[in-house]
Amino acid sequence: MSNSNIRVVVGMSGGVDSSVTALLLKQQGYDVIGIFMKNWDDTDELGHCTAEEDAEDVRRVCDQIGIPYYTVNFEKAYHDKVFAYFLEEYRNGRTPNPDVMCNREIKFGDFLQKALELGADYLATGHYARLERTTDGESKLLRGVDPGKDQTYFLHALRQDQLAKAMFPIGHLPKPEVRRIAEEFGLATAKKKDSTGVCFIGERNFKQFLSGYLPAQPGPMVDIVTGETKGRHDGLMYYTLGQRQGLGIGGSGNGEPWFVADKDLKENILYVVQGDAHPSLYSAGLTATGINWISPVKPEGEFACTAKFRYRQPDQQVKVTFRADGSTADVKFLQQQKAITPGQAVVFYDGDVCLGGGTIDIVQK
Ligand SMILES: Nc1ncnc2c1ncn2[C@@H]1O[C@H](COP(=O)(O)OP(=O)(O)OP(=O)(O)O)[C@@H](O)[C@H]1O
Repeated sequence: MSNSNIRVVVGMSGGVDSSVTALLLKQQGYDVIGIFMKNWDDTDELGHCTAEEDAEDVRRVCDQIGIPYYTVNFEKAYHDKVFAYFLEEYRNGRTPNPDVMCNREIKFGDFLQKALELGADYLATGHYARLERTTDGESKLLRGVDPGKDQTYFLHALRQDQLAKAMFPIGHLPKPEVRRIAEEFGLATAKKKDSTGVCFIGERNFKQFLSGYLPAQPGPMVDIVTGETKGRHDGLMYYTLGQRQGLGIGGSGNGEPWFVADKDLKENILYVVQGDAHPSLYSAGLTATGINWISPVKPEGEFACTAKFRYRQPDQQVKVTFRADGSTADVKFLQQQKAITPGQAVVFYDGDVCLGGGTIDIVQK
């Protein structure tokens, strides 16, 4: 089948990565449609809305490339499937990962469904990841070649049926090359800054944002070693394990920096510790739940692989054992790990292949 008979919907954010994604597919002769998804109303007090600017960039780029474009509104789905989970995790004192949820439930959930309704064969995004299709119809998820940009950490929760319909056309390119292509073609987004942070918070102050949704409950900040009260916290949800900044107790004790060591949700106590070498910051393993294993075949017994516990972290050696339910696993670290955070994702790798991952539920000291 020639590419012109293959319809590809490109999820376009108004950023440079998805702009180049659409351009490359068009140059390869596919029947390309660009779609911008609005999933959050971010109009501020002055009526200024970045989503409108992004939609405008999508329009300009699609006109330049010569492809049709649409806007779809998924605010309700996003609210119900991503934002509700995000708040619930914070309410439970955990640190959620909305990007993982958005990829599984929205981009490759409702949004993919919409693309299929428009007659698409594939949904392409500007994620830095690669896909390999095996002869028996399996899709393997591989790291993007740019090690500083690889986004498989956020894509690990995709199932085979979702990966079968996915395309990641820039995963084999380093980011500077993507920018170069955009500039060479004079794309309207060629010089646009990369987006940062959680999409619905953007550049806003995180604490202020969250306090608008969850009531803050101030309480004591206690030294985990001595039991001494060191200060007050303004709500457990604002703190992440291992956090150093923003504790407001610098200079006390032996002068070394203080870190968040633990949270007691029941008693509303934030435990802190001085010095980043203290054992209370380290752990030997974890239990992960809700594991998505990308390959149809799950390993039996204990097996070795590498893992990441947060996005920007080199791979760590681990040993993993699945429990009988098939979606819970015990993970042992070969080296003690710092600040493992419940709610965050643990993602497993075999070389460049992303094996899958789950949610960190219990940390074993
Ligand atoms: N609002 C949106 N509408 C449609 N697709 C989107 C939207 N936001 C993100 N995507 C898709 O998901 C991909 C990854 O999203 P992410 O937020 O990580 O963007 P990014 O890496 O900054 O890429 P870009 O430069 O395209 O914004 C994007 O490249 C795009 O294909």
